[in-house]
Amino acid sequence: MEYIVRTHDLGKRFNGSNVVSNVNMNIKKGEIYGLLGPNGSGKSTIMKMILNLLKPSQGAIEVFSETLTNKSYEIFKRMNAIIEYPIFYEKLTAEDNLDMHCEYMGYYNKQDIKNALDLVNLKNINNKAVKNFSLGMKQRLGIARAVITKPELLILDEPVNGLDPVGIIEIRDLLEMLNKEYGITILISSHILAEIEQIADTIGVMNNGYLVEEVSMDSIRENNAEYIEIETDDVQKTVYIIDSELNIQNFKVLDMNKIRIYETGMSQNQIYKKLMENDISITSINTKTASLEDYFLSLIGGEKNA
Ligand SMILES: Nc1ncnc2c1ncn2[C@@H]1O[C@H](COP(=O)(O)OP(=O)(O)OP(=O)(O)O)[C@@H](O)[C@H]1O
Repeated sequence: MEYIVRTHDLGKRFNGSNVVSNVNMNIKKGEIYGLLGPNGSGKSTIMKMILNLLKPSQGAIEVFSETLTNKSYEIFKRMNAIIEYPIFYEKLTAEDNLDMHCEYMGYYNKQDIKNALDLVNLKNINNKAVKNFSLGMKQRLGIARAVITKPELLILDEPVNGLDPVGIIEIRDLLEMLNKEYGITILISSHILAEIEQIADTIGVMNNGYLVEEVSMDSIRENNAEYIEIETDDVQKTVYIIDSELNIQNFKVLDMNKIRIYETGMSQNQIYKKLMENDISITSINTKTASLEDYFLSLIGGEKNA
């Protein structure tokens, strides 16, 4: 497995208090990694340490398989970021802003500016000053600026904060496109689960400075699948019917009275009918979902919004 970022017991203290503690984070090449956690849980601080904007108090960070130091210039060139809101020269146009950025970065190619604007779908903005842009347009321009130097790793701190639902979907689509078509690995943070769950391949959950979970979305979906729960007086006979009559193997006997059936492709009603035909006395039968929200709330101790 190739990793773009790995942190090793990463920690940060401000004025004697730990805001990031013992974080071991693993971002794989080519994935979208969602860092989820309530405000103040340490997400921005981790991102700033990866970007060398803050010095770790403890531990180490490996990027592109090299340990970061202040002198890792070659590594810093391979990543880019938007931390907090992107700042622009408000009176200038989008193109002029990108122009100045390229000059500043010593990276200059007129065509790249046009490509970057096309890439984020900023069109018909010819002579518009940035001050007249909507928040969504500014975010797009920020992303254009971040990708113009063709980074392999893009770090985005709460990129959809303050956007309306349409703006959120647009940015999500844009990030997915950058990830899939250009192979850019993306680290994105949010305090809202819904903003992350649809886009991330892996989720890291922060709480009080600790990374309390790092898990692939696929395995979360598996573990949070729908199931049908049956309560009965005769578990043994029910199991027999489920197995031999309904041909369902994916079930679990929870206790003397309860069975859970997972992913059957069969409706609750079909199962119910079959059990009734076989004279099984059923106390209850229900379809349940262990919700993702509940799962995350359990990780972070019940706070709302992630
Ligand atoms: N420069 C600093 N000096 C002192 N404390 C700081 C500094 N930067 C951050 N903190 C504190 O560190 C903690 C973590 O902040 P951080 O910004 O990393 O959290 P976050 O998860 O990104 O939340 P948010 O979404 O609110 O930015 C907070 O309690 C914050 O007040």
